[in-house]
Amino acid sequence: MSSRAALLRSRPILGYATSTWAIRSSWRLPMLEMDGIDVRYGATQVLWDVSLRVGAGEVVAVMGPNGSGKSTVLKVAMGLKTPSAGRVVFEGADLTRAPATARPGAGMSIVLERRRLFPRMSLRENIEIGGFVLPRAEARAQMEGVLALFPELVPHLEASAGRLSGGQQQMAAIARGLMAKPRLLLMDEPLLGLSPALQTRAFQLMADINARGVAILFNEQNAALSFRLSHRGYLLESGRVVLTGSGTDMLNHPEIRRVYLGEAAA
Ligand SMILES: Nc1ncnc2c1ncn2[C@@H]1O[C@H](COP(=O)(O)OP(=O)(O)OP(=O)(O)O)[C@@H](O)[C@H]1O
Repeated sequence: MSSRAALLRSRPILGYATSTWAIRSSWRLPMLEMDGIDVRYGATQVLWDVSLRVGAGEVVAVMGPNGSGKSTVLKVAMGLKTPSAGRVVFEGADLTRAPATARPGAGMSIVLERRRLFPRMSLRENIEIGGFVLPRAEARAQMEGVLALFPELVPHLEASAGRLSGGQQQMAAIARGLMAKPRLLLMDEPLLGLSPALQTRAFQLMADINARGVAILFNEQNAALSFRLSHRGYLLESGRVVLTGSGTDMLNHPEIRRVYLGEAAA
């Protein structure tokens, strides 16, 4: 039996039970709902009937192997890709066809893969841009609050963003995303290319951000990283959700352990 067939047979894991990390309650009201999402690039369909939920204050991981469609799911949530079928609803508003630029005003911020800072602008200016939806005084106060989360960036605020290390750029991209006071942070591969030490720092940051009440939807290829960090997770294979459950349930699922964590079958 293929791994996918085995997973399908064993689903659902069920549950919104607690995971190992930063849990405050066991069930949250739906905040972001993606229902029945199909996506095509030209003639090629890459997502089939993907449904996913993020509750208020939850951290939710989309995990899967290369090419399984993780980034495409995030792009649909971000408004960077319009699905050919299905709906994206955020706090009751249908955003399926709303562009990415409408997300910050609605309460969602986007942190893109590979940072995407403006290299010639200073780090401070790059972060400030994220607060464009706020009145000036509020943006100033928010900048102070955001920088308190990123003490390692403070000495470099006047440096050109292009001169920062990859890890600093990633932190800056997250800081910029927080400037709009999001209730939901959408993060495309936030751990990609970070050293183990920086991954640990990014984990801690995501926990700190979530502890301030911000929900997070992110994607990641590594099962251990994905599910240790999340209240709930989704496993994608070949453009379909094949498994979902709490972070703990996902980590403990025998197929995840065998296929994605490399453990020998008992
Ligand atoms: N712009 C595009 N045009 C055509 N096909 C695309 C495009 N972007 C992604 N694809 C295809 O869609 C499928 C899903 O890609 P996606 O990047 O969403 O997967 P992923 O799970 O995030 O992969 P990775 O971990 O390698 O980033 C892949 O087959 C990919 O080749």
